[in-house]
Amino acid sequence: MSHAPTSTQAASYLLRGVRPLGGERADVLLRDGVIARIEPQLPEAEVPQDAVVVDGADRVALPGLVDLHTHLREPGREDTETIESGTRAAAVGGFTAVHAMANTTPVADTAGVVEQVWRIGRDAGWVDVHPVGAVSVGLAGEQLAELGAMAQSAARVRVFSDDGKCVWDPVLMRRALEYVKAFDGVIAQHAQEPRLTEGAQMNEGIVSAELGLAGWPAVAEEAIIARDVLLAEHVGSRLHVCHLSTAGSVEIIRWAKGRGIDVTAEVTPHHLVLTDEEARGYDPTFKVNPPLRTQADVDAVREGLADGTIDIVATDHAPHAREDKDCEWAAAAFGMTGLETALSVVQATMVDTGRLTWADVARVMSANPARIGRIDTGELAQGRPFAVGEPANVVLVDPAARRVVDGRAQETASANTPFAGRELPGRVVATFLRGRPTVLDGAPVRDVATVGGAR
Ligand SMILES: NC(=O)N[C@@H](CC(=O)O)C(=O)O
Ligand SMILES: [Zn+2]
Ligand SMILES: [Zn+2]
Repeated sequence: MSHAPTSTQAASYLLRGVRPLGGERADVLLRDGVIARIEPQLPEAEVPQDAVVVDGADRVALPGLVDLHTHLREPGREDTETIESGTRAAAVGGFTAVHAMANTTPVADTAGVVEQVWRIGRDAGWVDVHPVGAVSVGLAGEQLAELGAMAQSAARVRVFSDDGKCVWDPVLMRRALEYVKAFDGVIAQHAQEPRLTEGAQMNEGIVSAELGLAGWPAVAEEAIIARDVLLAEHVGSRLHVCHLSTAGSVEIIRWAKGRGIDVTAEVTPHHLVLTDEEARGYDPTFKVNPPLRTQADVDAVREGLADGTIDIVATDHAPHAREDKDCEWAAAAFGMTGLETALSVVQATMVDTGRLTWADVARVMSANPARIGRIDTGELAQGRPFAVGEPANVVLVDPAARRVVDGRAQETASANTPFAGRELPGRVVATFLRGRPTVLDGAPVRDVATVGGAR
């Protein structure tokens, strides 16, 4: 379905003097949904009459960000997030596509549910929603879900995950890896050995011992990753490791890649900056799965992201109801929100510290996740986003801006951000989805759904 642009929608936008990928200044013209011109300076006579000029001075232009790991909570927990509110938060965070995890109620384990999620996302119009399909029926870890039917559905599912739960049974994992080869799918594993983490509340270490909270040892993550890279090699299939959080996990991925195994890995923004020291305040905002680890782990995941061992940053945006977070630590839910702070955290930890360039950020937050999710076969997925003729999925960032995060002022329907009250660098100024602004002046463009969600 596509809507014709209405009179309220400009046909073209001229981003004047922006820095594509942080490079040299250029004028970028978005027209008819694609990047129409890229010139050092577009002559005035060649600027279309109807073009809206966006002052881009000192703004970095990046390809629209792609999140491979988002929890949108619809269907089932619309009190904490809807597809509409979650994708609006994503647009404000600079995203033009998100992968919606399958741990909803009902679980996204059938063609019917993934098509419903895909359709609601399309109608909301903020970003492209790519549903993730469950690996097992009901995330129960027993019976393989109808992976083929989900792949062939209108949602064209390519990423499958029981996220929230680990595909623990090695036989089921092997079968899933074998099955998705037929349609170039990938299994995204939540690596958590269940027996080693029974009752676990936080990272196992000095802090957990001092606080008297049950520990989640690094080996519980690493043992599953080690097993799964070997399974992926044996089967000759694609494995993606969700929210990798320990130094040992980085080492295993490095070893596996050196051996030629087809594995990719993600790290979340929160694991790039926060440590288990945060648990000392007993504030369940900092309770997350996998848990916040030690400074040595934070250093290792930063290094792994910088040297390409870790392929992508994914938010693991996990909104929760107030009653599930405003309680004692042991009773609280695992998870924190992240869509609206992800790019700022990456800037703070990786760009401002000299570990990544903006072109690298485009790679780890757009091109690589798009490639892993098989959502684009064009230039974008190859990391050359600013070619004429490419879909105009563009985000403008003001890297010099600073802001104090206000948990209540975000677009997400939940307030469990770990960065509330903290100052972060960078601000998303505008986001364009196929040439149509979803965010301007840092605010969502409210009539976005009615001015045309062409796709
Ligand atoms: N990350 C979390 O702590 N929680 C996620 C599940 C998950 O990603 O494992 C959730 O759905 O709340
Ligand atoms: Zn998970
Ligand atoms: Zn998750």
